[in-house]
Amino acid sequence: MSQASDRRFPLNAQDYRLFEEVGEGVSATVYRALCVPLNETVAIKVLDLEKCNNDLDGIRREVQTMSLINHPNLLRAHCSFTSGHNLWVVMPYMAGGSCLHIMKSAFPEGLEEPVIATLLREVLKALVYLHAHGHIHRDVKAGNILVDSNGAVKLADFGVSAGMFDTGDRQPCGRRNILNNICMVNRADIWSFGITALELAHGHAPFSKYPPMKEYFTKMLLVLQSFKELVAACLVKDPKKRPSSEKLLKHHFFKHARSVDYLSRTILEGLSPLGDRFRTIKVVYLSRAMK
Ligand SMILES: Nc1ncnc2c1ncn2[C@@H]1O[C@H](COP(=O)(O)OP(=O)(O)OP(=O)(O)O)[C@@H](O)[C@H]1O
Repeated sequence: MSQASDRRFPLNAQDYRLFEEVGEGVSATVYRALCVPLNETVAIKVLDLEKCNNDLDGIRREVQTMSLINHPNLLRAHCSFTSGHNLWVVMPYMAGGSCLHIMKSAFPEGLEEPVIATLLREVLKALVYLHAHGHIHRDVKAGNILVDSNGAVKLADFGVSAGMFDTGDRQPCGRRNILNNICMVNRADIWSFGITALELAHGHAPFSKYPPMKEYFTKMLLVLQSFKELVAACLVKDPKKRPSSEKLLKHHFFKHARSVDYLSRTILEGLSPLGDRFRTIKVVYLSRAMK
């Protein structure tokens, strides 16, 4: 179907050995795997096309765009192909897993500010790139922020099953309208970015769509003023009044950010392998669901 990197990843399921499950989404299961001819560990997202609401062409287009995207903070697919009624998306393996999994396993009360600042700065770099290229992510959340074993951070899941680059109604009239429209749509990512900041600080997302900011922050006694300001700027109701991703990247909260190897020393140290963590989280989730 498509091939994205210099090394030639095979487009054949037989060339990959699937190991344990490391993640699960609405329509996909993610496995750690080995690309046998290249002897390289990868992650493979297996989408059941029969369960997907989107049409096959739409998914193909989106996966293709995912392979064309090129930024160190965006998870780029090595290649993708169909196998039976499944679509296989072969990606770099992010051994730390998602920030949501990391928090569930080791930081249920949320992460420290320098960690949050470092993670969010990396995510913002990805958003600046996407927005500058006329794309939106639409699903910024802790579950889609992945960390590799060195602490490198990549924003994942361009809504392969959710219509990634559909920017909504395209207005036929006037450049101004189009620019306005793009700006409004991009600012939806800024709102989600603000919610994600709260999610990282608390260990879970706010329960309502409109977070009760005051109550939320009074619980976080030691929270930095600059963090409050960053979140407040993102969660302005009027999308036009929210800052762009580029402007947000210059926010003084990011003075607290460190280099990414700080992440591997702080949040990844002592964690068990991703597959084990995923299994534990799944067991806890299933036993809660059965109560
Ligand atoms: N490259 C990867 N390396 C390691 N883990 C991954 C990788 N890609 C995804 N995962 C894990 O799998 C989980 C599910 O993946 P993903 O979000 O892409 O599926 P999805 O079906 O699109 O999910 P949803 O629609 O619910 O957001 C992620 O939250 C993450 O924990």
